[in-house]
Amino acid sequence: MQTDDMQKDSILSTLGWSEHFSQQLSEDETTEHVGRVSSIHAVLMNVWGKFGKVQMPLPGNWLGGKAEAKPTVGDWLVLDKNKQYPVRMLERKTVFVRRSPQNEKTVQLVAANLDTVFIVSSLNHDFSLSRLERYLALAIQSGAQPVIILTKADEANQSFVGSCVADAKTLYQNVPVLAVDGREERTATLLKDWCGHGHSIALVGSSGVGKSTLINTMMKEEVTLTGAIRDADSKGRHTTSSRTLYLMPCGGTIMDVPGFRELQLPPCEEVVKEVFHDIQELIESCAFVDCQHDQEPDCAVQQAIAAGKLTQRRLDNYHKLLEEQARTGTERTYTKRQERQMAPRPKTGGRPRRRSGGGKKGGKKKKKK
Ligand SMILES: Nc1nc2c(ncn2[C@@H]2O[C@H](COP(=O)(O)OP(=O)(O)OP(=O)(O)O)[C@@H](O)[C@H]2O)c(=O)[nH]1
Ligand SMILES: [Zn+2]
Repeated sequence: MQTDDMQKDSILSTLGWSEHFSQQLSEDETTEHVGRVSSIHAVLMNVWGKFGKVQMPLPGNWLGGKAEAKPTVGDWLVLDKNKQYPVRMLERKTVFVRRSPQNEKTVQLVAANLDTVFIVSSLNHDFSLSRLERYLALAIQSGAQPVIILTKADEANQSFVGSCVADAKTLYQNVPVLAVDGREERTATLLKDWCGHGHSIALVGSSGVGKSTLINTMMKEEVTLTGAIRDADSKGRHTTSSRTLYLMPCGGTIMDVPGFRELQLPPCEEVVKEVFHDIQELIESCAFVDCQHDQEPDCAVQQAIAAGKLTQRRLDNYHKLLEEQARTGTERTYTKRQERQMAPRPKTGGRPRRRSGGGKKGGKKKKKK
């Protein structure tokens, strides 16, 4: 193979091209005509492939219809022979979605084909365990691996940093949690495990938490604007206004996502239950099948709170997120992988339980068998 061809092939793998996509090509489609959407501005897309970057409009007949059917940043497209328009979109590996702020019944696609989602929060007033739980549900629903990055560790008191890291680690299985100064060069080294060749990362988090700063650090140059924040409330000013995919020097891609003002989950009840797997396990041991975990006798959830093993905050957020799910109807699936994740999990064993007798609170306890 000529050096030129090898370089062209390597750009595709750096962009994240893999077997998952190549097996979707038909015999007359070649990798000369595939590209990844690197940014979208209104109806204009930038598409990146062996040919470099080309700009093309989103075809009119792709504009209507469901949000899921339209390309978003990170999607792979097959282009026509002259690379002037997209012919079709390849099936996604993963996709990060949120509920559309304009219409509760629809979703908004944020980024596609991510391997890792960096959930960024700063170690100041922005730090909120409940918000992190919400982001974790979004990341897990996407099919990508979540990593929590706590920025501005340099400005915070060390014991606050330590307790925030410890608390964040308890939120979901073995979720990695790192406290960093996003402006420091060594932060790129700390994060290198998630930035290998062909890996795709997106950063999500409130405005002003330091997402663009982290991107510049990973890129080893200023590729995106960062904004000073208002000291009084630690809130950002929404410096980043569009989603853009960058090629990192270490050989993967990184995507900046504007800070969200509203962050509603898409339909994903099973994922919410997975994030709160500890509560789900406790529920299996409540005396009553329809326990509301409020004032019922023998409620394993309340017993765990009394014993300091679960916080009331986490239980309240669990109820809040499930109520949001109930309001917005049935679950939908966005990729094959997500479909598999949605498959009902086998129930853990447990003793047979009884109904509380219909009462919401303090249901009448029936005699144990
Ligand atoms: N001390 C300190 N300042 C930081 C750190 N990370 C970011 N900043 C500062 O925080 C401000 C906001 O950072 P940005 O990177 O623009 O935040 P953002 O999350 O990209 O904000 P949006 O683009 O609005 O979503 C800038 O002034 C950064 O210099 C950090 O780890 N330590
Ligand atoms: Zn209970």
